[in-house]
Amino acid sequence: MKVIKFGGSSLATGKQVERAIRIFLADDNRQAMVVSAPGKRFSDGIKVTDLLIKYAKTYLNKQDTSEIVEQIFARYQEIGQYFGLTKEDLNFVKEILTSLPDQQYPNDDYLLAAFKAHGERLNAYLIAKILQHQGLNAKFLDPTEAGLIVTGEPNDASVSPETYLNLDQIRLQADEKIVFPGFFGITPSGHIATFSRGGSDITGAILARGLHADLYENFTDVDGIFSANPAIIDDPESIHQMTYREMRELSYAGFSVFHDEALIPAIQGDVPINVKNTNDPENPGTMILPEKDFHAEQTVTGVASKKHFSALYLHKYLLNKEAGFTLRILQILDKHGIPYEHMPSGIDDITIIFDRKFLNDQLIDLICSEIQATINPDQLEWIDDYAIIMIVGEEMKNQDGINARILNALLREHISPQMINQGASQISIMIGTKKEEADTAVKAIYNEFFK
Ligand SMILES: Nc1ncnc2c1ncn2[C@@H]1O[C@H](COP(=O)(O)OP(=O)(O)O)[C@@H](O)[C@H]1O
Ligand SMILES: N[C@@H](CC(=O)OP(=O)(O)O)C(=O)O
Repeated sequence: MKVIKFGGSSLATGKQVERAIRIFLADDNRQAMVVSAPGKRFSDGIKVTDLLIKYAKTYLNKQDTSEIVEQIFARYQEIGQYFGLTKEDLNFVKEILTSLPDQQYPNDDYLLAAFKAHGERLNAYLIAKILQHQGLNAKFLDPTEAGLIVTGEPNDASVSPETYLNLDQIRLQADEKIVFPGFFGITPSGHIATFSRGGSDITGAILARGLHADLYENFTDVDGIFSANPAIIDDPESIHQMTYREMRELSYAGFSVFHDEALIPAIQGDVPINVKNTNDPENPGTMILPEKDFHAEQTVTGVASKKHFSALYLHKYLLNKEAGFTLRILQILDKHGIPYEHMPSGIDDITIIFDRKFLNDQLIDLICSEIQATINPDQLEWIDDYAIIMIVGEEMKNQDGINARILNALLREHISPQMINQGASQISIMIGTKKEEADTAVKAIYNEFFK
């Protein structure tokens, strides 16, 4: 069987939902459909998830929520009416939306998670209803009923291993279809918690692993995965096939088309992933495969960039001789619950790179003063605007001169990287630049390898 996931961009209107349903029904093996909340209808439109966040905040600020509820309801009404559902058929959407504030939540973070999750929950419910209306043996399956258990932060949860034991109990009849909401699971105490933004990709991968799917099809609004972000490079080359490892590095570093955490269940379940276009389902898209099934076509598979980093640069002579230096820094970070992303080092210096989302100005001041007091470095510099460029390709380890080509391409644009780090697997090279240089750096490197 196949698990098929449609992103919000593929479910934004009734017409698009019709396309998605046509694709779902075109192959009998497609038995489980994972859906996102309706996404943007036009480039400067708004996703239902963002409307739900606004709803939660309006409620928490004790302001009138009737207008925002109407706005959210209108999105589902448009889809339902396109398929001929009546006002009565759609009443449940309004009822569930208006009752959200009346539920019990352990705190405001859980409230926000539950409001957000309803973008997916209502959409799955509605799409199951539409399929039933068309006479199909389709049912809405909820994460509670399926046992999709999550732990961790209510708005940045992780799947719990028992989920796979629970999903193993699911038996589908040959003609049965399930519609499953993406983006959230249930905590052991029964509350809703969501994955991080874009997390419906993760649900699709969990289901693909848990239901032992032969293929996880991920439908979006582009012809698969390109070698660079189309917002930076005009008409970038498509990637026909790539490995899990390559995709994990590229999605971590900015290829937002597929969530980096969604690779893990697929890898664990050995399920190949096919990223395809809802608006052009005949296009083969991109296959993401285990290393063993893969032959590299290009030296470099992709060039990604992400700008939301900051870095702490520390310089101290004879650092390499000082035992416990790194341990003391990590203890300070741990005390404040701050994860770090990378820590490249030299003989007398070390750079610690952070994802900006885990920090605020107060925390930055606090960790800088504690590190200054504990470590007493000769130089401590906080670099607030830090970008990471990731150049990824399985074939890179077999080719000489890759680093020189990258550095020369940057030199031609007068960019001198702040950091260069080659991963132990030798399939990726990470470059640190200033935020404002990142797009130029991506263009220079892309042109070097693809033009
Ligand atoms: N390397 C890339 N290849 C393809 N798309 C990319 C890439 N990097 C960024 N994107 C963007 O990702 C978008 C699709 O992701 P997203 O909006 O999350 O889709 P969905 O709503 O289907 O989940 C594309 O429209 C494209 O603009
Ligand atoms: N709706 C959620 C989850 C998601 O995956 O959405 P999308 O498929 O539109 O990226 C979000 O906006 O974050």
